[in-house]
Amino acid sequence: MAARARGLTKAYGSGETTVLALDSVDVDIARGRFTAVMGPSGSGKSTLMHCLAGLDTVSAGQVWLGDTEITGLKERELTRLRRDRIGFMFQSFNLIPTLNAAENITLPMDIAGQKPDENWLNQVIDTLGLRDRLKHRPAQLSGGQQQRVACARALASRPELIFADEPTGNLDSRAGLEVLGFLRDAVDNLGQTVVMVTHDPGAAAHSDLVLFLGDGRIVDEMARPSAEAVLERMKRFDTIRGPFEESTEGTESTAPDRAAEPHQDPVRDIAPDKD
Ligand SMILES: Nc1ncnc2c1ncn2[C@@H]1O[C@H](COP(=O)(O)OP(=O)(O)OP(=O)(O)O)[C@@H](O)[C@H]1O
Repeated sequence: MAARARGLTKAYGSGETTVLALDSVDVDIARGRFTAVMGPSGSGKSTLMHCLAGLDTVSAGQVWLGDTEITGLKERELTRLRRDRIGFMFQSFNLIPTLNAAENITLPMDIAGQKPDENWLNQVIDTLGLRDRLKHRPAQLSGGQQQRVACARALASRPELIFADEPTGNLDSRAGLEVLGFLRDAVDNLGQTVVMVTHDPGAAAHSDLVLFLGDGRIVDEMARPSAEAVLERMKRFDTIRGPFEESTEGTESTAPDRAAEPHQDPVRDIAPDKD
């Protein structure tokens, strides 16, 4: 396992305003696989990712990265562990505007005083098709190219685990499809492990396994997902939620649930070709 959690519980706030974002979650993230995390807005997806990545403390339970238990580590140790063993990709690419693509890709390693493995770095750059863009600054790159640079940056140190939070959220469907293809390649051809939070059934269909979160618990999972099957599963959250909506605290009704909104094109056009 690349990561796992047992009894992972995360509460925000205290007293009457406590929100139980994760409720005793047990999860195993298989090494060398592409796992997607889905669920309605507020179901705990980002919290799960943050707790697994050591970006947030837990209220109860245990989390391991490989064989290392990260719950209980001090902030300094966590910082080092994140830097050395985890790659991150976010919806906003977080590239430094004054640095070119090559400099952005190796920035985390430069800060850490680490030397990139040149063979690996070249492989990543070629896999992502960035060879002729390395001298360009972010403003001279398209959104999709910027996200590819962010992807290369996450891969550069050959991390044990890559966490991607809505990596296609800001991209048009073609660029989104490209990024999903590259994440898939990173798993299939480079042996990486990827965990991706997404609202998009079409994006989730690129994964090997979808974990469905509902109210802070893993309520279902789906291996070899298709966009249609994921969409159907997501619809069941609405059916279940409907009658109880009045009794919830309104957290779900304020935040738009993109997956549950009526879709013009439900699976979008970034669903992989299953033929
Ligand atoms: N810092 C915080 N303080 C208080 N409550 C929080 C905090 N972060 C998250 N929550 C609450 O915890 C619950 C889970 O939030 P989380 O962001 O993990 O959900 P999510 O599934 O990622 O949602 P979305 O799809 O809308 O991004 C929600 O009810 C949210 O309001």
